[in-house]
Amino acid sequence: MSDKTHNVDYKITEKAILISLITSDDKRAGNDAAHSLAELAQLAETAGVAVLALITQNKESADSRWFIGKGKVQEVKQLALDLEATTAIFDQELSGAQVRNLEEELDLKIVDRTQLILDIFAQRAKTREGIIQVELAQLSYLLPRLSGHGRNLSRLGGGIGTRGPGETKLETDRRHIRSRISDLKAQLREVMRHRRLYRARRKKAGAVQVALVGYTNAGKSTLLRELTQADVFVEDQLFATLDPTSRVLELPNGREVILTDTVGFIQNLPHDLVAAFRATLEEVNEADLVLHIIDSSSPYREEQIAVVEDILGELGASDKPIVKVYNKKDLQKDGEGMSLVDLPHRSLKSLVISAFVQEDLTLLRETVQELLTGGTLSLRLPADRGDLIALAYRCGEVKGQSVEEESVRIELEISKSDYELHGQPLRPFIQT
Ligand SMILES: Nc1nc2c(ncn2[C@@H]2O[C@H](COP(=O)(O)OP(=O)(O)OP(=O)(O)O)[C@@H](O)[C@H]2O)c(=O)[nH]1
Ligand SMILES: [Mg+2]
Repeated sequence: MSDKTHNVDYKITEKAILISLITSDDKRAGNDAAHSLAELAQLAETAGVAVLALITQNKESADSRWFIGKGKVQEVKQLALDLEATTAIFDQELSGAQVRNLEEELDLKIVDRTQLILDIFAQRAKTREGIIQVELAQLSYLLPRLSGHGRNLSRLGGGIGTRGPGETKLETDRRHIRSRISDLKAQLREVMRHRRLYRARRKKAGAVQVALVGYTNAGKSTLLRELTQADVFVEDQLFATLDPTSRVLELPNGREVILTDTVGFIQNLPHDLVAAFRATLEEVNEADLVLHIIDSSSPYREEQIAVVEDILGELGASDKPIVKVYNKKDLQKDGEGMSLVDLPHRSLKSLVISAFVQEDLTLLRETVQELLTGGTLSLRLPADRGDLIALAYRCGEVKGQSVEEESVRIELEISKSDYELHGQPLRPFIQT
């Protein structure tokens, strides 16, 4: 799982114990703590940390001083000594005071899930926009916790949780950080303005945009590469992609659309982070069509779908035309209760594929084409329904119109077949 090309300067120097607290609230909400913790282990490995042990504690609620129970703290302390751990990584967000207390007591570096994700993002960010967004998210995360990290940052010079804003920057006072934040925000606005202008030009030139979204490791970049021969980074690890990458995709009818790969989603993605990456995810909001890529072989498939749908909702993109693409069908194992037989093999709304099967890629191209190019429709609308006729005029290019007895026949060329207009589906109005 190591990433030879991108982490060349990164040696495994940190050895961590991973800790998750399961509260009654979590249980009531049906949160799958085991899955989340397994994912935390994957995140840690992605960040170059050796995972020594996974620990969970069931507790009514979080301890305000220690987060976990005092007894558990002692247990972790002993285990850390036995295993020679350097770091404790918590699956939930900690307060500044909890970090400080745990650090004192355990003599370990304390990192939480958010920090770990931020750290991976910092490792991966390549574009100016990505770098600004990560630093912004890191500073917003650190600001309320500054006091808790004093020792941590002055004592330990690198590794997870300390990348990005350097020591000196963090040791300056809050006012300094606040001014840095507003500085970064201004820079980001400028970069976003440029991006918007660029996208607007693309749009004006008639470019149709398709966005690949999905849970991290679902195969988005693989699909971009297989569909467009793009030279993109694909890795069996979380958050391989951070910055949006766009390539031209040719459809079977020769038409070209722009296909954009985006940052992967993950459960418990901190809200601040979603906000910080809004700039990157604007691509999704501007897309004419969203391909939701799903790792159909994951035992957590349904949970992952729900996470992605939630975030799409937060981004205000859930009413876009979305195709669910169940990828990695070649990894489907029989008898695991996650079979895809209940799914239609192919419909305009879902598709079962493998990124490595040529026919499946053709199927995907055809589906995109069908959804984006509706062709010509012949509509017959009641003559007294001026509202519907006006609606039809807004749905496409009118090629011809003739008045019949009590109806009007309109030849309409529509570019997008499955669209809704003002929340009303187009199809029911259409009688051919
Ligand atoms: N067996 C199999 N593996 C696949 C398929 N599609 C992608 N993969 C593998 O899944 C892993 C993740 O693929 P990526 O394309 O990097 O995933 P991603 O969605 O871009 O992930 P992030 O950038 O981390 O969000 C890689 O090891 C791919 O080779 C597939 O259809 N079948
Ligand atoms: Mg990717």
